[in-house]
Amino acid sequence: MASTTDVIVVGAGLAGLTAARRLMDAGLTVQVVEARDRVGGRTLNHDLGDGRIVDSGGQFVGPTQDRVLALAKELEVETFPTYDQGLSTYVKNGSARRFTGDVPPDVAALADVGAVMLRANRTARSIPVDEPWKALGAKALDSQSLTTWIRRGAVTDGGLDLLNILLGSAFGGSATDASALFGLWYVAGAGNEYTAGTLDRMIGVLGGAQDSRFHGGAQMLSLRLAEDLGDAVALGHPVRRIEQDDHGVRVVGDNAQWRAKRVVVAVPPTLACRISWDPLLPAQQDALFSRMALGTLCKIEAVYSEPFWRKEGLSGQGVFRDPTSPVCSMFDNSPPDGGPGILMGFVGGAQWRRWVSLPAGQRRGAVLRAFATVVGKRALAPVDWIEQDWTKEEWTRGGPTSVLAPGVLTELGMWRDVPFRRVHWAGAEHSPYWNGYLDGAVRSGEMTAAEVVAAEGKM
Ligand SMILES: Cc1cc2nc3c(=O)[nH]c(=O)nc-3n(C[C@H](O)[C@H](O)[C@H](O)COP(=O)(O)OP(=O)(O)OC[C@H]3O[C@@H](n4cnc5c(N)ncnc54)[C@H](O)[C@@H]3O)c2cc1C
Repeated sequence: MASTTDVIVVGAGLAGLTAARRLMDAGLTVQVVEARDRVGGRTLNHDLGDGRIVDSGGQFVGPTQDRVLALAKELEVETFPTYDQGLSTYVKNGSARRFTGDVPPDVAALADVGAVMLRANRTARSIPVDEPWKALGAKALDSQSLTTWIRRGAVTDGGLDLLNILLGSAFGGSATDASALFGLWYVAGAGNEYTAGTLDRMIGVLGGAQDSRFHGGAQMLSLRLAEDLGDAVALGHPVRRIEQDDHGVRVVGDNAQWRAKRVVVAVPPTLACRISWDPLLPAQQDALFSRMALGTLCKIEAVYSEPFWRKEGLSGQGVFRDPTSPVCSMFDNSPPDGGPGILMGFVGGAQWRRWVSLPAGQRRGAVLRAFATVVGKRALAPVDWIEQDWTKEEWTRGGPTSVLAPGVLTELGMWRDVPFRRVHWAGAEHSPYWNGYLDGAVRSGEMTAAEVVAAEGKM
């Protein structure tokens, strides 16, 4: 196959665009091919109509997420702190209780949560982030669900409920969906090369993964990357087929095709294995990718003329252990200048499954009633309403990331990043640190670009 380009990058999310930038930095020619008519993938700026935007996809960033922070600096995209002043609210069976910090004041469950955090942080330290299947006791940890592992610490229903609420937003699923090894490896990755990952950092706001947001929205990173890449980004071209031989690759869309020496596939693994491959993907890689389904997550934003809850000393943050609430957790997602006021709720995992089949009016009513429990009745009358269900996105199919069930990491995990001849893999699910996060996407884009540059003998 005669090639006109050195590398084709499939997918113009943060990982693909970062890879493309680094490949060009190294002097290679690049063509990015994207299915949607926009860049940014799982990041999405919703235009509020007055020059302001709100994030409908990935948005938070925090300490140890060095690669995405460095990229933001390079692209001159600044961050600002998540609104975290005043009291947060814990809603349990319809009644609201105010609290400060990250852990809700559920007296019966608190000791359990503390014990799980300690045990998780300690075990996570023994898991190699590059090769979790080589951890001491990996097989045993991977043969049980995270629920089973949590229960081993004599954790009560209350403790498990609280952890599942946190996982509803973090995984778009529950502890039953994940293997214990996967969950603990995820904790191990919530750090960097110098700082061990912890569950506290994963769930925390101030100093944690929810510490800050990006001015102009997280999609601004991809918009700036694409601006710099110019004509090298082709939008509206779903890649249907990838062929390769000893001389190069051919990437085929509906009415266009591209040839190159190599290809970086930077789409969620569950979509990578739906592409038609010639030759076929190695069976182990196909089996792994098809087991990397994303969680189920919907993000709701209710817009108000002002963030009225701030005057009442409320942070707008809430955690729900309440069977009537579809919302797992909520945040004040107002723009950095404070107006308009925006409350954002995550509907994920089991809550999503119960709520998604309701008619639109009932879905909205249930979320607004949950918001009202936290900030009062004014929450019932927003001026705007944005419901972004990521399971309905053909080129994502869920969110925020892939969650691996028991057995998958130890049987197939080692195939995740292995190049398939001239095909290299990138994406948030391919990162050792902050796997599934914006930082993981940037890290993987940079690591894969370096792998391709080395393979092309440019280093
Ligand atoms: C609701 C939600 C909230 C989140 N919150 C946070 C957060 O607060 N902080 C955080 O760090 N992370 C968060 N995340 C995760 C974060 O957004 C992702 O990890 C990151 O954006 C993934 O980037 P990526 O480039 O790896 O993949 P993607 O963004 O999924 O990009 C893949 C690209 O490939 C394209 N594509 C797919 N198939 C094809 C095909 N066949 N042909 C061509 N193109 C194709 C897609 O259209 C997409 O543009 C959240 C995610 C969601 C959904």
